[in-house]
Amino acid sequence: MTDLEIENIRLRQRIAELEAKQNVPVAYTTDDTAVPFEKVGKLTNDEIFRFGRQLVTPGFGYDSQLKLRNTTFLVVGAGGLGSPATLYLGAAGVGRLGIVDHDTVDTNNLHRQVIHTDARRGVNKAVSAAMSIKAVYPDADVIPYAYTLDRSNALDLIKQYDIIIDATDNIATRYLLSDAGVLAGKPVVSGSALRNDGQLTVYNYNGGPCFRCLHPVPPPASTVGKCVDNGVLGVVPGVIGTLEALEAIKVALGTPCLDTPSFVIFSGMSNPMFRTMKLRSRKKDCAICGEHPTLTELVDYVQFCNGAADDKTVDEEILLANERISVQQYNDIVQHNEDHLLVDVRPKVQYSICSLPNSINIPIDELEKNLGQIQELREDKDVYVICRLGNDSQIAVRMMQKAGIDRSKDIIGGLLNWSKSVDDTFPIY
Ligand SMILES: Nc1ncnc2c1ncn2[C@@H]1O[C@H](COP(=O)(O)OP(=O)(O)OP(=O)(O)O)[C@@H](O)[C@H]1O
Ligand SMILES: [Zn+2]
Repeated sequence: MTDLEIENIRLRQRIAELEAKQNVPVAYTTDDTAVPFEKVGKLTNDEIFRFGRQLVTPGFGYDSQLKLRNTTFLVVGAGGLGSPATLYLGAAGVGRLGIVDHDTVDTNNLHRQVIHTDARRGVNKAVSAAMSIKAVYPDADVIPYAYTLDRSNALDLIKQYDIIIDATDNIATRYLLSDAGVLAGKPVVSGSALRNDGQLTVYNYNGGPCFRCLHPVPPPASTVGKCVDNGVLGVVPGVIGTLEALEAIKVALGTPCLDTPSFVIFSGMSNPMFRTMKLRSRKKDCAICGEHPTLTELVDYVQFCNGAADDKTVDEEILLANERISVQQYNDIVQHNEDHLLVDVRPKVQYSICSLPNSINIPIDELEKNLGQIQELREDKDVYVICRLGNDSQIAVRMMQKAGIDRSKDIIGGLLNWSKSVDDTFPIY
């Protein structure tokens, strides 16, 4: 390729970016109400041409495309799952597509949240997703809602859409969407993805269960996996989010498939990769969708699930102040060459990314059986414990203290704090 050709491509990309910026969809707040959606009686010639390859698919045809054109979809979450789900639905010619997300695009989202771009870091994700859809299909009716969906606003919004797609990452929002789906009489297509694995189902549809039927009480917050701790291979939410779009389209068309009801389990590194399990039907004594519901309105889901409606890990204080030291204090200990043992309790896979000099790695899950080794190694030295964010290190110190390993302390805020406050060359992941 010549320099001139490369320059031409660059210019075309720049023009596309500038055009997209000009056409930025307006973010809706909780105070805004969209104009009511209006159904149409027939497809335009432009629509017939644009969706032609879809239209001629056996079993699909004109009537199905028209049905899609007359159906509205609400995708909650424009992250890993929401990226393909919103893009495919928007490009497929659905009637109206609402996208809810309060968060902004960040660099470490982009390996999987492929609807966003590097240039849109800092832009609200619902707005960024709408921009990408508009770039693909300028006539798409897309509405970005740039706020957190919660008990105060969920029902009002859900009532305006036919099909709800849960593309979020936290259990509180999962209960919220399922409950709101039951109260508003809407099916909820639900997906999740973590590490190399994912799951997909449709709740509150064709006599099938709601999320509460299967999980009457939430699992302990500590057992719910989070991307930030467990990681996620980019293509895995890509697979599940794409299937969510497919299921949502099938629900819109009334095409039977996952309506038995069933549950798809995807294991990206196994053979076979997909398994389908039959799901129980609606539970007669379910608190919200049962025969005598005890729940008739939305509740406080964050409190119910004992955790925030996002998947960020926060530094919770478990230890007393005198059982912890700051990263600066630990830095002084290192600078003064004070004899000590530094135990890093992160999983091995994280330790291999980066670690502090002279630390030993004993993952928190293996700590119990290695307490004797720590006792031997420390001789009579002070013991300091570090992890990524400062939560596991506190739990580890408690375990050590119970096992008689005295003078053990946690380093507050872990390696994230170390990078922010002591050594900015230390990588953050
Ligand atoms: N109640 C909610 N209302 C609106 N958006 C939500 C709600 N709960 C979750 N989300 C959004 O759902 C998306 C889920 O995306 P994803 O699972 O890829 O995780 P993430 O939070 O973007 O990534 P990371 O955990 O790496 O920071 C996020 O953009 C998040 O802001
Ligand atoms: Zn139920």
